Amino acid sequence: MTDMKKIRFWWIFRRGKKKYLVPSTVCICGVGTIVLVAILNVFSAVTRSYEGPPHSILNTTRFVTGVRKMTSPRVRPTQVKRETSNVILDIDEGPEAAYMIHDLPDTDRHAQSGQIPETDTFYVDDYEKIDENAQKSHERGKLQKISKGAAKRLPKALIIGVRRCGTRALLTFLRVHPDIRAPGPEVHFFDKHYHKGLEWYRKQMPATLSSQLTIEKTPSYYVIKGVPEKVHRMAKHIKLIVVVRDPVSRAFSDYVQLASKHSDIRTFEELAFLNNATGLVDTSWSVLCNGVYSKSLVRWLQYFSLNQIHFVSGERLVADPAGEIAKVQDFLGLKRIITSKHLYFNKTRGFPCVKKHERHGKPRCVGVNGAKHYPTVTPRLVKRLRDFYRPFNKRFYEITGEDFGWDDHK
Ligand SMILES: Nc1ncnc2c1ncn2[C@@H]1O[C@H](COP(=O)(O)OS(=O)(=O)O)[C@@H](OP(=O)(O)O)[C@H]1O
Repeated sequence: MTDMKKIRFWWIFRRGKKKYLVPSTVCICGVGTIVLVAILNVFSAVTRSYEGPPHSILNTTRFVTGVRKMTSPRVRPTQVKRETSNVILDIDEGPEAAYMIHDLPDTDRHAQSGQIPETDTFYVDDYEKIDENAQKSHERGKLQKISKGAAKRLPKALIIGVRRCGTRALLTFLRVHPDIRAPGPEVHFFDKHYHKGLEWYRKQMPATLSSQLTIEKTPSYYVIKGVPEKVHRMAKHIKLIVVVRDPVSRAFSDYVQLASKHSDIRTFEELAFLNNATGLVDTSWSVLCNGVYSKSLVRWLQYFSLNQIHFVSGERLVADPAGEIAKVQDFLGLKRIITSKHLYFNKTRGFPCVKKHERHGKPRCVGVNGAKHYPTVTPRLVKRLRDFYRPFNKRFYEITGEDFGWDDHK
């Protein structure tokens, strides 16, 4: 007599490359099979937490066994494999997974038409937000995996400053390069988070292939004592990039930023002078002393050679961004991929912008889209500041071997 039982559990058996799906409770034929049923059911109870075979296996076994109807299994995320074109994404691969490098935006439609619709421009006050999102996408495995060799790596180059000299614009332009990757926000490792250790720092970096260069920008590094030594301890052969601009306009820009955060701030003039009558400058005010580039440079040169440091002129970054970026690519040992075809001058902003970013497909400008209000200052103050900076500028030109031309205008 044949006694049919309800099939509740399925087992997969491999034989060579083939997989077989076998019901845990089988057709019972006669008394002799009772022992087998008991064994199988005990086995089933032990493994009841198992949430079902992966889809891929189900598909195979469904075919092999000819079983058409199965309850849909709950699948563990780690087991899901999604196929995207001809590559496979492992969803739960962890941070070391490798992902697609974007194509260069060299077939920009605006570039071809020669017209940039400024209304279409993506103004990013916080470039970082975009990159954070991209990073999250990475973690969700939304970008194509291309290799197993990607990993988060410590930076091989740093943009160390100077604050308010065009560091964001520089990094925005450099991000166009497929061999450059940078973390989203400023990491502030060497000035604020040093106690967290190098492993923490490394984890802030995006995953890169060994052929790619990780670069980090924190403009406060340049002026903070102790940072050069810490950087040297991490990587004595690291490449350093310093953006500099006329220290007088840098100071005004710095002040405007401060004022945007502190509405009760005193006037520039009040803060700049220790004694307004004599015109004695307060060199302890960070807005002014951050522009004494030579002083900070001497500190860096105690640990790094001059040829490890590349200086970008903030003025040329605006007037001739492609020329300035070409030199940075050379310094970093990268192919000159970023050229004038990736950049355009945005008349509304008064600054060069990236024509199109590969991730969101819109032109990209740095900073707030609005008129800049520098502090109203007297010509006397400007002259006093110029007199103050002149000897330091001269020293800076001597050390770097380059005249940045800040003292040409009288
Ligand atoms: N392409 C482009 N787009 C926008 N802004 C540009 C660009 N190139 C240089 N600059 C100058 O950058 C100044 C801000 O400097 P930073 O980016 O270094 O500022 S920050 O330290 O990161 O806050 C900012 O200073 P101010 O506008 O004078 O405030 C700009 O002069």
